[in-house]
Amino acid sequence: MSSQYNLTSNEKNVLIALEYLKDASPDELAEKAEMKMETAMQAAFLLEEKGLAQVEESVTEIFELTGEGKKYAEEGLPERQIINTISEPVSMDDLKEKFNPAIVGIATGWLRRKGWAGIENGMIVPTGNAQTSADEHALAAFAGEEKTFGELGADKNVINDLIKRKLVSKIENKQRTIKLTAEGKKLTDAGIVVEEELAQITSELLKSGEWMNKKFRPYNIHTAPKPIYGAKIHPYQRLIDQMRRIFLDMGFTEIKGEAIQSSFWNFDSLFQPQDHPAREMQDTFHLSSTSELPEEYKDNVCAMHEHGGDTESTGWGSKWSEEIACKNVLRTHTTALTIKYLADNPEPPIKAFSIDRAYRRETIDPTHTPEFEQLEGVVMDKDMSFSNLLGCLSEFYHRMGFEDVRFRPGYFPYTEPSVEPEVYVDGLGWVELGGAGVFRKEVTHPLGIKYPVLAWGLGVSRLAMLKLGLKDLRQLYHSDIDWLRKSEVCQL
Ligand SMILES: N[C@@H](Cc1ccccc1)C(=O)O
Repeated sequence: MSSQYNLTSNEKNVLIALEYLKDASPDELAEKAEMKMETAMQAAFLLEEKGLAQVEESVTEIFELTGEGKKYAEEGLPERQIINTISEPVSMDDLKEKFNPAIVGIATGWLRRKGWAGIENGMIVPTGNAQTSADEHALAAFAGEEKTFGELGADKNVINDLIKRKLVSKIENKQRTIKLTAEGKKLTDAGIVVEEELAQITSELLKSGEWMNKKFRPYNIHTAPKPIYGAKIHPYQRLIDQMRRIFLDMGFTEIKGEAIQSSFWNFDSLFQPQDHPAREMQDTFHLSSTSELPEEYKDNVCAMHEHGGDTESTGWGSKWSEEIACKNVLRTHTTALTIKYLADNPEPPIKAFSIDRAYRRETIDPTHTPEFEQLEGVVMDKDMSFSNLLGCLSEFYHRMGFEDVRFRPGYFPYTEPSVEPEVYVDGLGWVELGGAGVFRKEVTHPLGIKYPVLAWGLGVSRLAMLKLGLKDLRQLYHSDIDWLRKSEVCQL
């Protein structure tokens, strides 16, 4: 059997009030226990947890007239107003002159439905039978007050029709009733003793020695403490740092660059034809500003696009426009950074990477956001080959914790061969994570790059989704405090 030893004085006072009231509403309880309602209810819920009281919730539906409903309750429903004034067939046009046309519109349907009038050749013909209808009785039953369904004494359909006509609205009233449980009753039957309880000791109590005669509230070791959340790095940032660390460990140099790039560096230097669909308005954020084209490369790039320059390539075979190339865009991939870096640093060996944001006009959904991060990298050296590329990427994914990596053939205008790396994830299968390849001659030659270049651009947020077990990419950018608090710092 429960004892009262563990109860606070508020709980005891609520028990005493309940013993007297039996069933109580929160208001009644507060009044009887002489407490604020919030305090009384807080105590009631604590008693409920201890099995001594029960808080029941019930919902009652109450109906009331809307503004329009009140008006019609006084003046009569539109169909009543009209039928009362006609005893002979009238035309709709005549009616609309006498009454507000909106009312005539509403009324005609109901006149027919209620059998008060028929419509023949655009004329309203009264049937001579227009007894008070059920909805009129119901409107009158309100007498301007709130009523329960029972008090209205009407059929459900009648009330529902009035609700559909927006003349009546339904309010759901939640009520709580508090009562003792059998266990609570036993305790009150045995008699509750309320005595002053101290929750804290003070220096006065200690000095006077009075603490010895006082009763202290027992310390409840079963209450869960408030969780404490330590400061930590955002999970996405943590993963980005981990990826950066891996490439630094593999001897790469990190590069940075502008978010705004000329089309020249974003597209043309990468041998993307000027009529390539990715360059269209719907895929790229175009800016109104322009950049100067680099004198040392622009003619070579132009020649390569138009006819393959002094190589065996045929180029794209169409006119290349400087005007298009100098237009600025928000970089659609970070490949714009690595290609410029290579042009500026053509001496091998080069191992460079960048983790940065790219921008595309995507419709936002669980797997697309218009801003996202890419992990871009290049390796340039004398004898670099396609298998070095696959090895390098496999190594990166292994270090990220993915055991199985595979490469599917892919296509990019700037690489040949091209691949799409995939990792295997339990429950999801093979997941594609970006693109990679060996830069084509058409890309390297005009920029004076003489050695093979391995290149890749990997989806960082996609990888983060896998690592963090997210279904929605947007979670990474939301800063949802609950998720941030619960996300684990160490992952197994
Ligand atoms: N730029 C490509 C990825 C890529 C980079 C380098 C080489 C090949 C492919 C993308 O954004 O999808």
